[in-house]
Amino acid sequence: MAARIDADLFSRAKAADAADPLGGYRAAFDLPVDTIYLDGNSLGPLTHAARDGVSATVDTEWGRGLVGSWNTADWIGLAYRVGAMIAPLIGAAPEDVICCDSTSVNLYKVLGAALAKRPGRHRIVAERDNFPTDLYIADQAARRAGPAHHVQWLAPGQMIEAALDEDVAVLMLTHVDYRTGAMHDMAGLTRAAHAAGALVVWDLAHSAGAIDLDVAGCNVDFAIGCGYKYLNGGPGAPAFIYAAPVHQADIEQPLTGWFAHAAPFDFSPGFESRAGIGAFLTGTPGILGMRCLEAALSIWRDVELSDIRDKSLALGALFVEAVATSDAAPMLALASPREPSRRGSQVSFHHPAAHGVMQALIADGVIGDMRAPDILRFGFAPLYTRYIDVVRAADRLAAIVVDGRFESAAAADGGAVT
Ligand SMILES: Cc1ncc(COP(=O)(O)O)c(C=O)c1O
Ligand SMILES: Nc1c(O)cccc1C(=O)C[C@H](N)C(=O)O
Repeated sequence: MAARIDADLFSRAKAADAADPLGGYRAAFDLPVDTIYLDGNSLGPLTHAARDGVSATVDTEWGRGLVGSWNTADWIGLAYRVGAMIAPLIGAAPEDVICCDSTSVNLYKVLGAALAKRPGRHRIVAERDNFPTDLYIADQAARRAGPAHHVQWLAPGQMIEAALDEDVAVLMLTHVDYRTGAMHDMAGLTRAAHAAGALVVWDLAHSAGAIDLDVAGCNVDFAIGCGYKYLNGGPGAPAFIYAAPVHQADIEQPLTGWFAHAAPFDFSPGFESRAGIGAFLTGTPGILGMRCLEAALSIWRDVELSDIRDKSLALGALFVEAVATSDAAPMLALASPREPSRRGSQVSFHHPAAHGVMQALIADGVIGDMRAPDILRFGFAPLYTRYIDVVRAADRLAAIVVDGRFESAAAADGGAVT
């Protein structure tokens, strides 16, 4: 296979790795050797801390402590504790974030709470191109809020601000687009929603752990996000909810289970909500998942979010440059914004045989993913992705595309879903 990437890019990558302030964090991960993992935006990899944390929970807390571990290991307080660990990663105070349930379920809860705070307004404004779970959940939230409630779906490129008027209750947006990595202006759009009297709900699935977020500084009303992507909490890890302090006094959310009760162990037939962010809880948390995420989050203790963003921007820019200066450039159209500051932590390219190309790339040791119909998606998680990984990935991608090795790979693939 001919070299398709300029040798200078390899030298620059090695120098950048040697100077990387986050370089030491890679050792916290148990990554398979000979694999370049660029799919942490779908599922973050295993950390040594998570493996150890889960095994201690299983052996000691569950195995020996049995039911007493709800108290002795404070399982009962995990939702708050893990929420407090996520808080600094999104620019929130510890008491304003709770960890629970899935992103989809949490979205339903915060949309319900937000709609309840804007009586007399009937519209959720949202983007048609968003990740499908957000579309389905918003539709349900609107349908169940009342006969006049509905979602206004914006087409790609349609001006969001122009849709905001006195009937809008909630502007619901995903901060970083799952296909293209395009990032919204959180501060500006939150301001625009507030100027129209609406509340804003942000989905941070592709942002938390990858961007230097500041939900409090942006005056965000509600946010939700994923534990299993850049936070590396493991498959199906619990998700999180942020609510601004101003909204926590009287939360009316639609899935009030007993964990949201002010005194759950009174087993009272009448519901009385917990005060504060705990009002968003529903039922018994999955403790193994909570512990796994908690342990994975422990590695973030001393991480500077500005280092995360700086490296994320640099990794993305290097990948774009490597592909753009390769022989494959005419065959790979950038699907992400060209301006790095308008991207999250992923870079995507269009290719008409994206599925086959990605299968060939995976066979070559580079794991990214594809999104229909034609998007090749590469996520850059600054804690473990090296600059050299990015250049090697671009090199192998270019070789596959130029050599046309993807057709046979497409034919051989059985149709993976991820
Ligand atoms: C924007 C967005 N929201 C939500 C989700 C996932 O929600 P859940 O974890 O509930 O499946 C994803 C990805 O799976 C996503 O990309
Ligand atoms: N959440 C996923 C899952 O349960 C299985 C496979 C993939 C996923 C994903 O992460 C999808 C994802 N949110 C995306 O950005 O495409």
